Amino acid sequence: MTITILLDQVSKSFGKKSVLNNISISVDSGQIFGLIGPSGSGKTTLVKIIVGMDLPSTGQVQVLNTKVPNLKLLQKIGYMAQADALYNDLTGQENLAFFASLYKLNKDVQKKRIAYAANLVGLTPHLTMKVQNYSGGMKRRLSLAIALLHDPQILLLDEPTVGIDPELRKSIWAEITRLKREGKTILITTHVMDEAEKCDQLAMVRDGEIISSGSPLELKKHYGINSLEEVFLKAGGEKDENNRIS
Ligand SMILES: Nc1ncnc2c1ncn2[C@@H]1O[C@H](COP(=O)(O)OP(=O)(O)OP(=O)(O)O)[C@@H](O)[C@H]1O
Repeated sequence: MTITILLDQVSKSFGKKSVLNNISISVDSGQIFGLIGPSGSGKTTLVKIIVGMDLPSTGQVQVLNTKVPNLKLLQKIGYMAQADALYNDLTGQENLAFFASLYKLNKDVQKKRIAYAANLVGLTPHLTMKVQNYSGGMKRRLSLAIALLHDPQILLLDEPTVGIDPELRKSIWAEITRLKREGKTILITTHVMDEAEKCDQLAMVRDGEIISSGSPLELKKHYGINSLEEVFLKAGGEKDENNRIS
């Protein structure tokens, strides 16, 4: 198993505010790795640092054995941000075509990939509509389709299923699992525990720190609890206790 994403003692502060504290993570290739944690715990900042959009204050990040940031790496990464970066004046189809052209896909491949990605997220019947008329969930789906367009080796998905109905959520997860079987590496942030269950490895983040990590089964065994939600609460409680003692 090779390591696809490696974070070594990454910390990040915005001014005096410390947002990430000494995070070390390694994500093996072909894994679904979940970052779970409450709102504001630092997940998005961590993902942006892995993409290279934000720089760590201290520490190192490597993706595919290459130091981040690196422009060439972006061809191998599909990044779905939490805030949709779409052109509202363009239709869904035009948005997809624009992003496909950035990846320099040839016309035939472009056509196939756009059809695949739009179908996957259930947007095929809505591609001629301007994005300004899309619902929030449709915009999320279009963002996911864009992240998948260039068939990237690595997917970084920041809360990909927020605002998406249960049926489509299920098919998106089926596709994420299929992509994993193809050997893709997928890092996903979520605060939905049943999605966390589907990950191979988890890192539980709270207040910019990893409070526990392991497979869902390992975590549940370690804490002697059957639900990940309770594991999270217990791990957080132990962290508070540790903090009090030290
Ligand atoms: N550019 C910035 N300048 C100052 N503070 C920032 C900046 N970006 C993020 N933060 C702060 O860092 C903290 C972590 O934010 P982040 O978005 O990474 O959390 P999150 O776990 O992804 O939350 P959510 O699930 O709500 O997206 C928050 O307190 C946020 O206000």
